[in-house]
Formats: sequence, structure tokens, C-alpha cells
Amino acid sequence: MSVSVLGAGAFGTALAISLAGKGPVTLWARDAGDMAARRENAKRLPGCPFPDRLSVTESLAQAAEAETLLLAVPMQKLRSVLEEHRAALHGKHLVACCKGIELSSGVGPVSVIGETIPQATAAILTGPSFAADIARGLPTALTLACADPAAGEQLQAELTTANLRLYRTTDTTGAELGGALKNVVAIASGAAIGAGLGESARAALMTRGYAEMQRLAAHLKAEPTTLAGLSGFGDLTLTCTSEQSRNYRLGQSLGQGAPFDLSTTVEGAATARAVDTLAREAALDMPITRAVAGLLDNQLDVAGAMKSLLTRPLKEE
Ligand SMILES: NC(=O)C1=CN([C@@H]2O[C@H](COP(=O)(O)OP(=O)(O)OC[C@H]3O[C@@H](n4cnc5c(N)ncnc54)[C@H](OP(=O)(O)O)[C@@H]3O)[C@@H](O)[C@H]2O)C=CC1
Ligand SMILES: O=C(CO)COP(=O)(O)O
Repeated sequence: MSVSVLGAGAFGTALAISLAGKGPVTLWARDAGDMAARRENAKRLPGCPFPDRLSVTESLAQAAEAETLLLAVPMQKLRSVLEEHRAALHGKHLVACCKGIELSSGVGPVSVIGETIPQATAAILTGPSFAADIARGLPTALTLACADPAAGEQLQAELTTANLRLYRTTDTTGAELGGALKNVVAIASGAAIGAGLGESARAALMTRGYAEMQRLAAHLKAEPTTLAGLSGFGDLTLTCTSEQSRNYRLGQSLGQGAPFDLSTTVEGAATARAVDTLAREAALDMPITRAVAGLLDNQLDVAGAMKSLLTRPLKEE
């Protein structure tokens, strides 16, 4: 089998570097010139040289010669990339590597693949991992979710590398939700720390945020065990506690009232708005998500958001 990665951001580049330790990998980029010349993605993942078996191309057709394609573009761009290149992607194994819920539709990446290219086998690779850690070969464990058990087993074997260990599930909904929702909680956690509210407040937000994740997962018929695994609890832990996370750093900036570079990929921003809409439509109680959406839309400041959480009616845990 052969593998290509579509999208040469930090994560796509890191996965390509890791997989090139096993065999040839093609990385598709909109602008490959600089990377091909330097043998490094100086813009998105500096300091991580490309192995010999990693080739970079601007030709989607060339990348799509592989049987397995990792989709590492941001969530809100996934549908347009798939629609544009639909003809080349029929019949492939398409593995979403993005985390989020589409704002326009309220669905996650596996559903977007299914809607745009129904003839493909859709899967998702998600869990706690910073691109720089994977590229440097640090030990990492992720979830590979595919509804087709045989295809999932094949992908698990194909995409596991010496330092990247994949666990398998057929619960694509749970895996999608974990990766999407942990970013929303990470924004809340960063805001609490940024505003000086303390680590106890962060622990409360993480725990009650996890309760919100489970609530939406149950509503969408995902398995609770998936949420308790790498793609849910695991990634929640990493992202809510590390300044390496862009979602966490956006939250910190909101808490400090400091500027933030809006060109940064911060998946939790659109996802908070998408999930807030879903929760309202389904009458689900997701107050932390609502507070994050309110913060991002300047309807609340951090003090107002905390007040809105603390003054809710008392309830059982
Ligand atoms: N960074 C990380 O540590 C991790 C990221 N992820 C997930 O990976 C996904 C991508 O994030 P990440 O790699 O960090 O993002 P980056 O901001 O590093 O890069 C985004 C990449 O997407 C490309 N891109 C955007 N729009 C298009 C398009 N229409 N067609 C083709 N390429 C496009 C950009 O291309 P260009 O350079 O030309 O603008 C860029 O290379 C996100 O969903 C994120 O949550 C998951 C785990 C870890
Ligand atoms: O998903 C990630 C870690 O698992 C990366 O987090 P950020 O997108 O917040 O940087």
C-alpha cells in the first residue's frame, strides 16, 4: 500500500515525516517550491528535516496515485478541497486528520467525506499529539476510527510507525466528537488561566467540559468508551494543559485581553459556534460551549462567562 498526505501544514508535514520512516510518502502542498528546495517546511514546522523517502508535490493527481490519503487541511476547508478533487479521490481510503465540526452543516470530517465522496472509505486519525512531537519521533498514541472493521485494521497497520502507536475503533462519531470538542474546552481552560482564575478553575472546566462532551456524544449515539480514550479524554488533557496548543493560547489571550494572530489555525473557534447551535437545536445543556461561543463573539467577557457558569441552578454531578 502507498500513502500520501494532502495538506502541508504542521500536522500533515509531521505525519509525512513519521510515515516516511517506513516507506515512500508524498506530501501535497499548494506551494511546494520552498519545501522541495529546503527539504523542510520552514513556514509551518521549522527545524524538522524531511527524510529521503518524503517527496513534495503540487500535483494532486500525483499524490492521489496512493491508495491511502491523509487529509490534513483545516476542518472548515475540508469540504471544498474534497469537492474540488472529487474525481481523483473515488475509491480511496480517505483518513481525516482534522479536528472540528463544520460550521455550515454541523457535522464532522468523516460525514463530510461520506457526503462528498461516498465511494471512498472514510476514517479519522485523532488523539493527543503535537505536530512537533510526532516529527521529532517522540512517542505518541492516537485513535484510528473506521466504520469498516477490515479497512480499519488495514489502516491501523499501515499508519502505525516506530513511535506512533495507533489504537483502533469503529466508532467514528465518538472519535470525531472527542477531537472537536476538546478544543472548545481548551479555549475555556486557557481563558481561565489567562484571566488569573487559577488551576482549580481549569480543573473544573476540564471536568465539566468532559461532561458536555459525553452529553453530545450520547445524543449522537457515540460510544462512551471512545470519549474516555485517546481521542477524547486523552486529547482533552493534553490540549487544556499545554501552551503548545493554539486553542489554549487563544483562550489565554482572551483571558488576558491580549491580541491574537487570527491567521492561526484554531479549530475550536468555529467548532464552539457550530456545537452551540447543535446544542440549542437539540436542547442539550452545554454551558461551557455556550460561554466560549459568547466570548469569541464578544457577547461576554471572561468575568461574565464565569459568572454565567457559577450562577446556574445547583444540580447533581
Ligand atoms: N498542529 C498540530 O499539532 C495538530 C493539528 N491537528 C489538526 O490538523 C489540522 C490541520 O492543522 P495544522 O496542520 O496544524 O494547520 P496549519 O495552520 O499548520 O496548516 C494548515 C494547512 O492547510 C493548508 N490549507 C488550507 N486551506 C487549504 C486548501 N483550500 N487547500 C489546500 N490546503 C489548504 C494550508 O496551506 P497553505 O500553507 O498553502 O496556506 C496549510 O498548509 C487541524 O484540524 C488541526 O486540528 C491535529 C493534531 C495535531
Ligand atoms: O490537536 C492538537 C493536540 O492533540 C493540537 O492542538 P492545537 O490545534 O490547539 O494546537
